[in-house]
Amino acid sequence: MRPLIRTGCRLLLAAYKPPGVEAGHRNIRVHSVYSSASGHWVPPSGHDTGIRVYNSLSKRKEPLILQNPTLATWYSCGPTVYDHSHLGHASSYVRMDTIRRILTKIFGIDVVMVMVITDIDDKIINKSNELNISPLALARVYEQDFKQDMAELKVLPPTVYMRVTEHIPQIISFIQQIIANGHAYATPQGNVYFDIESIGERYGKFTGALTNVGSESAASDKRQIRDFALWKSSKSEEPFWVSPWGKGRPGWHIECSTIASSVFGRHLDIHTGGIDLAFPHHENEIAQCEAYHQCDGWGNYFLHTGHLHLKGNEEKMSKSLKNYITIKEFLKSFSPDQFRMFCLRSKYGSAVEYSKESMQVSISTLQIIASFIDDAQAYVKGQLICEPVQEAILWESLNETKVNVKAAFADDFDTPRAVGAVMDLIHHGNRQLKAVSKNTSDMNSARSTLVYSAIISYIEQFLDTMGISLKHKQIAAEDRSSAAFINVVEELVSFRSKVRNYAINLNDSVPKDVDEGTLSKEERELQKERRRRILKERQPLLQACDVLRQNLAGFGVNVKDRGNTSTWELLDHKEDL
Ligand SMILES: Nc1ncnc2c1ncn2[C@@H]1O[C@H](COP(=O)(O)OP(=O)(O)OP(=O)(O)O)[C@@H](O)[C@H]1O
Ligand SMILES: [Zn+2]
Repeated sequence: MRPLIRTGCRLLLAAYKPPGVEAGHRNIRVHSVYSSASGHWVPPSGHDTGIRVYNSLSKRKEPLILQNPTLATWYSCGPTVYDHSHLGHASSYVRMDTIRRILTKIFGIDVVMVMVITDIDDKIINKSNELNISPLALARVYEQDFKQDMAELKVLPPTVYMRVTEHIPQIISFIQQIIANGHAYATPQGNVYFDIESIGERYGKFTGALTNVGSESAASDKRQIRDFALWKSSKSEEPFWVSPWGKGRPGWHIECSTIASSVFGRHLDIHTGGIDLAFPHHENEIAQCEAYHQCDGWGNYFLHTGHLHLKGNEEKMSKSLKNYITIKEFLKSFSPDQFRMFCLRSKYGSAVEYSKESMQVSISTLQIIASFIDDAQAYVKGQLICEPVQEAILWESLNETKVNVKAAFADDFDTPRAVGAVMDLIHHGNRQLKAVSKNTSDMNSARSTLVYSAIISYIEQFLDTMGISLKHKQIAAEDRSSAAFINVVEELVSFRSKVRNYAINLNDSVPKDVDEGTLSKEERELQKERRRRILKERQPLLQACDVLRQNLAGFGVNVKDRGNTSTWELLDHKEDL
């Protein structure tokens, strides 16, 4: 028989109290919030960051005010770990990761982030039954799998991951306090329910009104259909923990309220999750926290990511609906940077449609950026020759871009607008670089190396903030990353360059078309013969250079010829190979 999970939590029940919280203490000073009297969200007191965010609580953009000017407390709902993560999860966590990076790197706000791992729930139990393994073992496998996927996508790990099964004593204690405060009740069947009526009009922040949505079946032992479970008595064969109400396990929503309160106490700046979590999950989290802390409003800002769905399919990508692409499958064809660019191209709160075509746009965007950086670097190094550039215009464009990007980020983290501003800068920079002069004497004319270096540096910094690294991508692909491989390619490209230059110089010495009138017949024949010989000699060398270039592309090496110089880089997109 499958081993059941048990913890002896009885002893710990009375001891637990979240930091900064006097459990059961009334008249705690209200700092933020959602006033039940007015039914409106009231800005918290604190420090205005100058950023405006769309707050799902007020359903509009609000100034982001933090309790601490340089620190944001952030609770993120995490995954339910019973299967591989899919692109829907990826988009939600990458979009939130981008916001976190913007807060830290652009606005100098450190983030303390707690993320829960839901490692016990109905779906986990069902899957473990199918596979005949313990739910905990199953959860550990997929938790590790999720963390690996996030690392691949360069999502920064939270400050702490916290597992539900490691916080059962705290959860029980939290429920006891809610009962003591008069907002929950236990039934003879060993269940505990939240009493929605006890908080009156305060319920319904996300729905705007009380609804008859119940998460349990109508035939249950609840007082009201819409009351929801804090503790569920366990059926036979299910994992259970011993509690004051008998053997059972926590309901879904209580884990987040308890774990968030156990770290942040009563005050939380930011709470995030996908839009599907707004109701009932976040609604119920708030109800529980308000009931526990005896406060009016918990969690100052709720930010929700829009859903990712497949093109032509209106439903969200979901494990349950079986319309998903796993992150692992996706990464066989595309790179993490390409996915991150895909995420940047829409606002975090909007729904996003996934298709190969939309990925293609992201790939092209990255290629334009990479190619510009490549050309700008070649220009700075003196390998790319241009007409003199209009430096003042470029400086102005760079400064404007910096201002526009920051303004876009301050406006509810508007990443598509920020990317647009950077692409405009690239457009300006490219327009001047493209003016390649045929006249080699321009080589000696003044080059605007400083402004191009500054642009390169800014764009790289921007990409780095977005979690995209063109350099990183170039050495990321497993087999192509070794130092030996890089050295061999360097040698090959340098040898090819010498051969190519030799062939081109032969070309220079090809006699021009023979002027019939100036040469004797013999001289003309000699001249023609010499021309034929040189062309014949040159042809196979240039052909061999072309073949080598094509073959190297097959290994993911992109060789570019610029005049007498050849440069190379590793291709990123595996489908380019
Ligand atoms: N298609 C999607 N698009 C955007 N976010 C999603 C999508 N699917 C899940 N999420 C978000 O991912 C996070 C983790 O979700 P969770 O593990 O609970 O998955 P789930 O919603 O149960 O998945 P599924 O619906 O696939 O069973 C949540 O914040 C959820 O809102
Ligand atoms: Zn949650």
